[in-house]
Amino acid sequence: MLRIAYFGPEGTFTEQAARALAPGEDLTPYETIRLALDAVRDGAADGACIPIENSVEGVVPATLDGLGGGSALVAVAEAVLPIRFSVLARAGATEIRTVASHPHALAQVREWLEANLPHATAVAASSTAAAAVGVVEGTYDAAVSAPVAIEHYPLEELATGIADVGDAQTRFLLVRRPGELPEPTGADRTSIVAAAENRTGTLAQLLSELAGRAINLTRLDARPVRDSFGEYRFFIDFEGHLAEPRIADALTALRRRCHLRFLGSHPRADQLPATIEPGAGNQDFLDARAWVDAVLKGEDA
Ligand SMILES: O=C(O)C(=O)Cc1ccccc1
Repeated sequence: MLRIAYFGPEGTFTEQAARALAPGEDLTPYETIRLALDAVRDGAADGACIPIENSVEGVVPATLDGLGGGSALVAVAEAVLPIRFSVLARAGATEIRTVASHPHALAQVREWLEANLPHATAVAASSTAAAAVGVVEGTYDAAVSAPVAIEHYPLEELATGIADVGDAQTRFLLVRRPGELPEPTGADRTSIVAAAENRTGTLAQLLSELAGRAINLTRLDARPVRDSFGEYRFFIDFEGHLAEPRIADALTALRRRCHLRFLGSHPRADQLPATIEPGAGNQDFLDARAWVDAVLKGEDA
């Protein structure tokens, strides 16, 4: 059985994603994203499940920073979950003065809180389930939690099924130490971190290597390198798999221009096939290379 660390405690959305991504495996909660990732790095776990981005609130910065630094980890699978929340309180609570949750959760129910708990102060907790623990312990009056949290903590539902944006979704990754990549499926996602020099046009040059090969980006985020003000690392996701000639060709070109960290190639949860433009398919790259080889051999190409 694999040991899978996940961003806990019990009852987080990430636990549900971990159950979907690693069914039947041995799941262990960690209080922060960094601790879950480090459990994989130091060998205490074989893999970790963490949230990466939300359709309403964007990326989870702790995940980007956790994957951008430390020893390399690669994503091998992803899951996308629909996100709706429950507001949990102690039985018989009458006055709600503080409502706690993960910042991404608070951002997704801001309008609901303004309309329904206008006098409550929103407080950031490390996760939605940590907020529920805080309510049990009397630190907060209410928690914005995953609906499943009610099965783990002795609390009552003040409301359920709430979300300011109806079809909000969060994408989660299963990461592990670098090893054999999952097989390409034709509907894959590759993730890299590019650290380029702060010179005019560097980012445009990096992106043009992808655009020039008709590789469709699925996400682009910049995060500060942290120890040098004004310098950034670029987290780039795009369609395709490193085992494909067109993607390997692009990464070879990028590697000449900047420092790269590979964060994995894995099947997309939505199974959307990669966009392939005329002349930019894998066979086109293979044929072009074969033509060069033939010319080198002096053949009539
Ligand atoms: O705190 C949690 O339950 C998480 O798994 C992170 C999160 C927070 C808000 C929406 C989706 C995931």
